[in-house]
Amino acid sequence: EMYTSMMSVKQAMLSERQLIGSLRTYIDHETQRLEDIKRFYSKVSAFHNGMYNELATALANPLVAFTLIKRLQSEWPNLVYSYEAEENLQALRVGYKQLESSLPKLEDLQGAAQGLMRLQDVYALQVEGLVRGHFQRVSNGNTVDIYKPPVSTPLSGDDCFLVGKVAYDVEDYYHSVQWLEEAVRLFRGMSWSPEHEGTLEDALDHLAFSHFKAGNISSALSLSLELLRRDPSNKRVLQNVEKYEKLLVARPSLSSGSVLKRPSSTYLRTRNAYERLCQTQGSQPKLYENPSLFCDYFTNGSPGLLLQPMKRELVSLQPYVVLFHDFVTAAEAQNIRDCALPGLRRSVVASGVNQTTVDYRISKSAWLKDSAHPTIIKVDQRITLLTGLNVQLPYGEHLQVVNYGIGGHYEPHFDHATSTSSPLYRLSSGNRMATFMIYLSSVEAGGSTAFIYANFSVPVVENSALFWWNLHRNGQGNGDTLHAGCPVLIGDKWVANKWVHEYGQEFQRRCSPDPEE
Ligand SMILES: O=C(O)CCC(=O)C(=O)O
Ligand SMILES: [Fe+2]
Repeated sequence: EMYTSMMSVKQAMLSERQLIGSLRTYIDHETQRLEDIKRFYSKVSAFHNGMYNELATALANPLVAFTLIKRLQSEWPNLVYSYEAEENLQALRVGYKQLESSLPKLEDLQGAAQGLMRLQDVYALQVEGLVRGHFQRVSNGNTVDIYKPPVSTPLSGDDCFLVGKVAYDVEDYYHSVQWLEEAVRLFRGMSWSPEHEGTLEDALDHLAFSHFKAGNISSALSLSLELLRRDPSNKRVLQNVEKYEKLLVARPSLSSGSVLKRPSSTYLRTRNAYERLCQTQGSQPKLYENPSLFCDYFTNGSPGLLLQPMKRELVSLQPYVVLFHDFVTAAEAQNIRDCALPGLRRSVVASGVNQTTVDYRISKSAWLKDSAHPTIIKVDQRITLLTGLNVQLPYGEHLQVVNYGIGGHYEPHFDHATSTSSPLYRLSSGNRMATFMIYLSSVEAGGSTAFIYANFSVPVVENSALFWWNLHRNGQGNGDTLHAGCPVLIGDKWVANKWVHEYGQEFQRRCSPDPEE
C-alpha cells in the first residue's frame, strides 16, 4: 500500500532509480549489438557494390571465393540465430524481477488514481488543467491557480486512460467520462508507445460506454462510429451503434444526457462544508473579527514554561481549540518522524469492536512508546506543562505518528468513541477526552485540519500543535469537534496525535453537569 504514505512513494522513487540503471545497460548492449550488425551489413554490402561489374574476376580470387563461402556458411547463421538480443532482454528482466516485490502493485496505481480524483473533487480542480500539469479551479468564469508547481508535469493520454479506467471499473461514470475524454483527445494526436497500456480504440470504447451509462446516447454513438471506422470488423461495436441509433430514434431526448453527478459517499451530508473549509485553507476572515479570540504567551502557571512561554493562539471557543506555535523544534519533529519511519503501517479506524482500513482515511501511522526516543518524553512533559493533563499510559495513549499519502486525508470524524463497544475503551481509562495534535511537517498546499460543524479550518503550521477537548465536562462527546484532515494537495504531511483519556485528569479538568460546558 505504497500510495497511502509519501514515505513509501519515496521508496518507489529509489526503486525506479535502480531500474533506470538496468535499462541504461540494456540500451548500451543493444546499441552495441546493432552497431556490430551494421558493421557486418556495411562490409557485405560494400563488397557487393564494389564487385558489381567484375563479379567473375573477383571470384577468380580464391580468397574472395573462400570468404564468400565462409560468410554464407558461418557468419550469416551466426548473426541470424544469435541469442544476444534475448540475453540482453533477459538481463533487463532479471534486474526488474529482483525489484518486483518492492514495486507498486495494481492497488497502488488504483489508490493513486483515486487520490487524484479526490483532489480533483475536494479542491474543485479542472481535469483539463491537471492534465496539463496545473492545479486550477474555475471560479466566476476565471481560471485561478490553486498552486503553481515549479515545473509542471503534464499527463499522457495513457495516464488519463488509467485514471479513467479506475473510475470506469467502479461504475463511476462521472469521473470516467472526464478522464477518458482527455485520454481520447491526447491519444488522437499521438503515436503508439511500447510502455503504454491503452490505445485510442480502448479509450473510445470505454468513453462511449461511459456516455451511454450516463444517458448521453449521441456522444456514445459518435464515439462508437469513430471506433467502427478504425476497427470495422468489431461486431460488438457494430451492435452498439445499431442499439444507440434505435434508442435515439425512439427517444431523441437522450441525445444530450443528464448532467453527471459525483458518486455519493458516506459523508455526503457534510461534504459541501468539508470541501469549502478545505478550499479556504484556514483563511476564514470571521475568525479574526471575533474579539473574544486572542494570542498570548502562555505558561499555564507552570514554572517549567516561565522562561520560555508558549505562543498560544486561541482558534475557537466553541469548541475550545488552541494552536501552540513552535511547540516542537525542527530537530524534535525530525526525531519523531525518523523514529516512526520503520513502524509505519496503513492507518485503521474503529469499526464496531474492531479496527479496519478504509478509503476515508488514507495514511500510514506508527505508535511510539516513550522509550522510543528522549524527544518523546520531552514532548509528553511539555503537553503536561501546557495542559496539566496526565499523559502517561493508560491515561494518555502512545504517540501516534501519521504520514499521509497521495491525496491522503481523513474524512470528518470524531476522535472520541461514540459507541461503548469502541476499541478505544480497551485502555479502561474512559473516553478520549482531549486531542493534542502536532504538525511535524509543512505542506505546500492542502492538508488543513477542518472543523466541520464549528465552521473553520486550521492550515498546517509546521512544528505547531493543535489542542482541543473532545468531550463536554459532563463526559458527553462534543458534536462540534467533528473534524477532518483535508487531502494533501502538494507535500508530505506528518502529524503526531497524543490522545488523553478521561481518567487521571479528575483534578485537572473539573466536571460539570452542564451539557453546554
Ligand atoms: O491530519 C489532520 O489534520 C487531522 C488528523 C486527525 O484528525 C486524526 O488523526 O485523528
Ligand atoms: Fe482526528
